[in-house]
Amino acid sequence: MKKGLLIIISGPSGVGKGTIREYFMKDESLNLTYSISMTTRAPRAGEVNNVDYIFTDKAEFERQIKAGKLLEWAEFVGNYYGTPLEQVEKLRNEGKNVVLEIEVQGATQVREKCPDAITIFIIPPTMEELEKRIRGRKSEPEEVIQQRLAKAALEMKQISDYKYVVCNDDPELAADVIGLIVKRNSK
Ligand SMILES: Nc1nc2c(ncn2[C@@H]2O[C@H](COP(=O)(O)OP(=O)(O)O)[C@@H](O)[C@H]2O)c(=O)[nH]1
Ligand SMILES: Nc1ncnc2c1ncn2[C@@H]1O[C@H](COP(=O)(O)OP(=O)(O)O)[C@@H](O)[C@H]1O
Repeated sequence: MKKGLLIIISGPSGVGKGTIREYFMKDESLNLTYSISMTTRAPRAGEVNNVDYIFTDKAEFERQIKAGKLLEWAEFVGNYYGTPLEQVEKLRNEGKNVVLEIEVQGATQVREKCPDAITIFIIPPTMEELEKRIRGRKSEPEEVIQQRLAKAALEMKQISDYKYVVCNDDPELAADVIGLIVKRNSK
């Protein structure tokens, strides 16, 4: 069986990665599965353990790093985030195309380990619109919003490291473009 693709989606906090993902994951013809990350961040209202993230504490996360169980990991605005390696390999070996939604430092690590990974960066129509979206989500206090906006400006500078750049103006259109990228790379 052909090994599944590894698809990396990055982009600043609040750009709409989660929103777009809901659309493209529905397209069964793309044969996608989402890799559930591990994080030390507290769950937001409505987030479910083992669905949105594997929520854990700092000590356990550090044990996972030491044991070599993460494909990549990074610290983002005071919390750890990482991709469990075993699950990604298992799914790819079953022929599934695996989607990682990770920030730019993690993407760099994966690119080094898996040079054939398909890398997609999502950008907002404008930075003002990005700020509106982060604020509109109402999931973080002002201090964290400020840190995420500062981080977003830095992350936007990594855009040229990615093979594809998709603007999220209309989320359904952005999801369709990602679907097309997956299809073209599946051949
Ligand atoms: N390196 C890495 N980044 C991750 C992982 N999971 C999520 N992220 C990224 O961490 C950042 C913060 O995620 P989160 O707190 O959920 O905020 P959101 O992206 O604004 O919804 C985002 O850029 C995510 O894409 C992971 O497993 N590894
Ligand atoms: N194309 C879009 N136009 C307007 N608002 C959007 C669009 N895409 C997403 N949003 C909104 O922006 C906010 C952040 O989206 P989210 O998917 O949580 O981003 P991310 O996962 O990148 O942090 C949410 O309130 C979402 O409804």
